[in-house]
Amino acid sequence: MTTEHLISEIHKKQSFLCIGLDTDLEKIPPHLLEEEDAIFAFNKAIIDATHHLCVAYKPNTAFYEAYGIKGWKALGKTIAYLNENHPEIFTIADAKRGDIGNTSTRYAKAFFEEFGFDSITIAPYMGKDSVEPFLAFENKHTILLALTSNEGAFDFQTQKVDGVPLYEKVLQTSLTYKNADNLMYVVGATKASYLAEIRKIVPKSFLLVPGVGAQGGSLKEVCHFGMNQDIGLLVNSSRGIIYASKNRDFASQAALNAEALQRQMQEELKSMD
Ligand SMILES: O=C(O)c1cc(=O)[nH]c(=O)n1[C@@H]1O[C@H](COP(=O)(O)O)[C@@H](O)[C@H]1O
Repeated sequence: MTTEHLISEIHKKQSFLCIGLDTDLEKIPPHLLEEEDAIFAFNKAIIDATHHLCVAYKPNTAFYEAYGIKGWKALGKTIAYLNENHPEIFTIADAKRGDIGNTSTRYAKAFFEEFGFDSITIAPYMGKDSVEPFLAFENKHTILLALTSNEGAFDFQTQKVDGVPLYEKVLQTSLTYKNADNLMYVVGATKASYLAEIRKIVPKSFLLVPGVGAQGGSLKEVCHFGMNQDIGLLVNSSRGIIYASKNRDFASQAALNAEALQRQMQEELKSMD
């Protein structure tokens, strides 16, 4: 999917919501466990109830890998269902990969070609030759971890190298990579105050912002510091939406939580006009 298409969907839906499909069999409604593929049954119900409220879905692959082949199959069915029924929705494989060049190429083929995702999250630690293989794919997006939402972000990411915080180095250096136009960045909602500085380095890039909802980040602050002329934000919530209820009404309750965020986003978009 092109960035222009994503921007037009944001305006059309008045939403820059990304719903995280972090599906955990211990948290889904118990009646679904009778289904042959409970993970897919849950995802399908959530997608059917929420697709009009969001512009992106982000399955975190850990939640699928945790169930081995059964989990990979459910992930495959989920992305196929999205691509077939909602091709206008941006899909993110939250896999946090990155390795030496030829290995990265295999990861890129797996998630972009075999599964058909629009984007993948990548850890930048191994540098240029570990990231560029992902950037080589046309109309596919590589979402580099810049400043993450967790406490551990302060271990390395905010530490200074030559007087510059490492996450700023990641942003600056990545702009020199081949096909850097295909880059987006992860910035945690819990680090919203850093967004003003981040925007000085990457004014035009899309930012994937997880950490509202269960991790306590503020949507208002994220918008205040992080929005650009193209909106430039995909704000993710996973547990805060998909686990709204453990009862048979789980999908409609998830939609209510998604709608509450979408309404706040609509207000933010209005205030930009
Ligand atoms: O790359 C991510 O999506 C990510 C980066 C980050 O800094 N923090 C973060 O929480 N995430 C992911 O975003 C999702 C957040 O889930 P909730 O806290 O349940 O909304 C999980 O899938 C995390 O793995």
